[in-house]
Amino acid sequence: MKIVIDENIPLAEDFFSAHGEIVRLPGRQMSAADVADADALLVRSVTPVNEALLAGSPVKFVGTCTIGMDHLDQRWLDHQSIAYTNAPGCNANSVVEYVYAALAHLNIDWRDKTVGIIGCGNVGGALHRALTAQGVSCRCYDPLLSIEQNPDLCELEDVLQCDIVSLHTPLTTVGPHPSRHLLAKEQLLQLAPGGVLLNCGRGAVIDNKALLQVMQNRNDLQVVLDVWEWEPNIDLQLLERVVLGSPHIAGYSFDGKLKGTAMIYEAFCQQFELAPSTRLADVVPAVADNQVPAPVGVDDWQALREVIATVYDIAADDQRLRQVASEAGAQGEALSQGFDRLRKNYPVRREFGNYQVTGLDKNTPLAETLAALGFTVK
Ligand SMILES: NC(=O)c1ccc[n+]([C@@H]2O[C@H](COP(=O)([O-])OP(=O)(O)OC[C@H]3O[C@@H](n4cnc5c(N)ncnc54)[C@H](O)[C@@H]3O)[C@@H](O)[C@H]2O)c1
Ligand SMILES: O=C(O)[C@H](O)[C@H](O)COP(=O)(O)O
Repeated sequence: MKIVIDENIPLAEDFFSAHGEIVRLPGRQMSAADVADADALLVRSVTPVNEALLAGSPVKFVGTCTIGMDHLDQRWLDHQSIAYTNAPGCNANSVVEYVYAALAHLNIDWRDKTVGIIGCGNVGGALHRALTAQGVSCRCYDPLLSIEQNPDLCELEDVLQCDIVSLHTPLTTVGPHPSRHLLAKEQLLQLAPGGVLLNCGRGAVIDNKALLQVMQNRNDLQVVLDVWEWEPNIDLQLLERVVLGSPHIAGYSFDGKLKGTAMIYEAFCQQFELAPSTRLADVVPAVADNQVPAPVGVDDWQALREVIATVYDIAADDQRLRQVASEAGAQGEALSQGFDRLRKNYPVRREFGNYQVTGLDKNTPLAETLAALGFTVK
């Protein structure tokens, strides 16, 4: 069996090499010729999987090691009876940690704010549960959920009024609730004075042109963008205006990426009726230096910020993107390549659950907040 695999899917050899010949390729450049004799195709979000790529190929299984599926032409794949799957929830926790890291870096204590969550599935739902567990008041917008599933459901207009609004919808263009440009100029103008807006879903869920226009007239807004319309050729004027910008890496914790590989491996084995030869637990490395001493001599909020920054330096993500943008100088090939290079060479980032915060009494409010964020407190 021949398995074509995106070069940025970590540890694919550990999982798949027992079952066939592996060919690694850059995702953005995969062509019909590359898959002309492949049985399985494993991609990330940057490969459009459609008739142009697969027509006439023997590919029987497509796995995307991502949550998002907007790059798969599902209607065509269904019509061709080609099996496909994503990795639901694999990096949901990574995205939630990105949100905490962004807010902590911006010195915005979410615990005394109202948080609006748009899209409450794996990612938004996890954020909602974690915030609710901390006593944070949340309003959610998700027209595909019922009030029984989520008691904090509200109208979009009410969610936009929150102090913090975090977007976690897939990108859809059809169906009763298409999310493309869900936040257009009209909605962006409704954001609360001094509001914070984060997008960790897909870039085009916010109309990026309208966002730039609104931000040019509203200095009070603080916008955090991990995802951008027209990636990887992002709008540099928008990057200049956002308080934090990153190259679509919210879900890039090492743990989340490995979970994605492992989930697709399971689906691949089921599809081809193979006995799995590798388990996630066999390949996940332990964190060598996992003890984080609790900061002393600072208040709880400052201590929380310092612990988060110790394990995830989100400011470095922002600085690297701005550096690439300044080197690229203008929109175009250099910028796109720089954006992709940051993603390809993303440093290993381990999730909070791998770390133990030491020197704290478990019953203190700080310890409880750290535990709610996933840290172990010793
Ligand atoms: N930035 C990143 O690195 C990163 C990482 C993971 C996922 N994502 C993106 O986040 C998206 C959400 O991930 P998930 O795991 O929570 O997906 P999910 O499918 O579990 O949940 C998505 C939720 O959005 C809701 N929704 C759909 N259309 C909506 C609309 N028009 N308005 C409001 N809500 C709507 C759905 O009902 C669902 O509850 C993914 O599709 C992916 O595009 C980005
Ligand atoms: O949908 C997802 O899971 C995320 O957006 C994921 O992090 C995308 O990463 P990529 O496939 O572009 O490397």
